[in-house]
Amino acid sequence: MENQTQSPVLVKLREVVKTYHTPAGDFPALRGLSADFERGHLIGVIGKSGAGKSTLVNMLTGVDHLSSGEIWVDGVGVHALNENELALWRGRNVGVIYQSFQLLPNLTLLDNVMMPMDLCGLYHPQRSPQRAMELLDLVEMADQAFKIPSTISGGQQQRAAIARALANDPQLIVADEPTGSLDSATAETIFLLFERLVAQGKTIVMVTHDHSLARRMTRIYHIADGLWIDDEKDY
Ligand SMILES: Nc1ncnc2c1ncn2[C@@H]1O[C@H](COP(=O)(O)OP(=O)(O)OP(=O)(O)O)[C@@H](O)[C@H]1O
Repeated sequence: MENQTQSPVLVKLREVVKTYHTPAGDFPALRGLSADFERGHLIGVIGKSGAGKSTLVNMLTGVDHLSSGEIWVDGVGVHALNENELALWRGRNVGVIYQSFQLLPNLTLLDNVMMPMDLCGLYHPQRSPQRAMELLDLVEMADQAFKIPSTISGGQQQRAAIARALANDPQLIVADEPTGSLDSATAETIFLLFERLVAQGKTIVMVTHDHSLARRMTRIYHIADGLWIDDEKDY
């Protein structure tokens, strides 16, 4: 049934706790994070190394389980899904962009972009290649569609990875240091692309240690030692 009263909040974090159990003892990486991430925003999570950013990404994308608390994405209680449900939910509802691009090396860019469609059982022999080409066009990579990743630049690989993240038209896009391995000019083009996607209504959560990006986020959270902190002066 059509959702006629869509909440402006896409992601709700409620007292999210993640404790890693190690031989040296328990380590609390996230210590009770609550937040409402609204639709159509570029949400920055900024913190230095070890603050808990990647741990939060793994919770948001359902790659790892919370120790306690709740994560709701578009009304789905992600914290309560089992492994199979999580895999299905993630494939259809979350696009993830990594610092290291993580394109499959032996596949063309077009095949890389179609991979999430295939994994989720959404592949269609006519529609999927057409859709993948449209997405590559969106990130200005259509003319490179039949190349393999090792023959193009890092910035171009990240563009293709962004197209792949959009493959199943996910509600939520999560980017983990997406510009971290790019030179500053290339990083700027990737960030401009994010701004364009958000202007088109996408919701992107971007984690980064790069303070200079903070003023360009439409919502900003600072994290330190697994907790939100008020602002940069405490960081
Ligand atoms: N699998 C794990 N087992 C034990 N401790 C972990 C594990 N993963 C992360 N940690 C610890 O949790 C804390 C948060 O790590 P996390 O990777 O989330 O930080 P981060 O902000 O992403 O850092 P970086 O910017 O360096 O990637 C760190 O102290 C880290 O050592």
